[in-house]
Amino acid sequence: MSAALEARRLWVKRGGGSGEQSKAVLKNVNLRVQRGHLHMLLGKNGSGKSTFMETIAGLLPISSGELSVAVQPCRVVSQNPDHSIILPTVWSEVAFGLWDQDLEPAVVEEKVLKALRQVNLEGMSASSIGTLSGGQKQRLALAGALVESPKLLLLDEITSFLDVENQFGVLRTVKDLIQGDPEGELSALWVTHRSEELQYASSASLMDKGEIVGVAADQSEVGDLVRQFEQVCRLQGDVW
Ligand SMILES: Nc1ncnc2c1ncn2[C@@H]1O[C@H](COP(=O)(O)OP(=O)(O)OP(=O)(O)O)[C@@H](O)[C@H]1O
Repeated sequence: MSAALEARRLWVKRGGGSGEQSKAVLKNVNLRVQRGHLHMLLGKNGSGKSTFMETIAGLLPISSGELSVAVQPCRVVSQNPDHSIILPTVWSEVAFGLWDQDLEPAVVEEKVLKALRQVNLEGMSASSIGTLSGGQKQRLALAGALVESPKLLLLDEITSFLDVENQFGVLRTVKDLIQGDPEGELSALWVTHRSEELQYASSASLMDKGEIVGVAADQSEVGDLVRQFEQVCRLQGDVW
């Protein structure tokens, strides 16, 4: 199966402002998201996950290596929906993603309703943003990406501000979307520091200090990867 996204021997540096030396944050990263997979990138805080996402989004230059995104469109959802939601109602926020596509109003309506249905917000289209819970706002941010019919979702710690019920609700929603995609082409890169989320992964990678130190090719290998992550945390004194 071909890759939706692939990094090969990727090096990325950060810093270097006001006379300081820039340092390599991503070191020889090899990572592959197969089409139709929910690939999870697991790593501690500071391991380089966000740097990898920012590089994919084109916000950071590549020092060496290759990065290819083979499917389009590709949409990002970030950890804090308050930073991405800009319009006053649920409907206008989702419809905003289509403003430049010159679509008939009936088509816009159909697409917005579909995106809201996909995240279980179809009954809230007229609601104002201020009335939504944190979980509903994160679902809305996801709908804002889905309305553009993406082939690749980049999901950067999107459960960080959610309680357990909403955390697993969003996980199930993303998993169902990928498994239910009729062409089997929707893929996602899900970045997390919460190892319990990996039970939903089709495949996964473990990042430590900017390097990929472990890979689970399928769900049967995820348990070993999580144990490796726990070992990394223990060795680095991060277990309270
Ligand atoms: N703007 C920056 N300039 C210099 N170094 C940076 C910058 N942003 C991050 N770093 C460094 O890069 C490394 C990786 O950080 P990054 O934010 O990518 O990790 P992360 O795994 O996403 O962590 P978190 O889960 O806390 O967001 C860290 O050592 C961090 O200090």
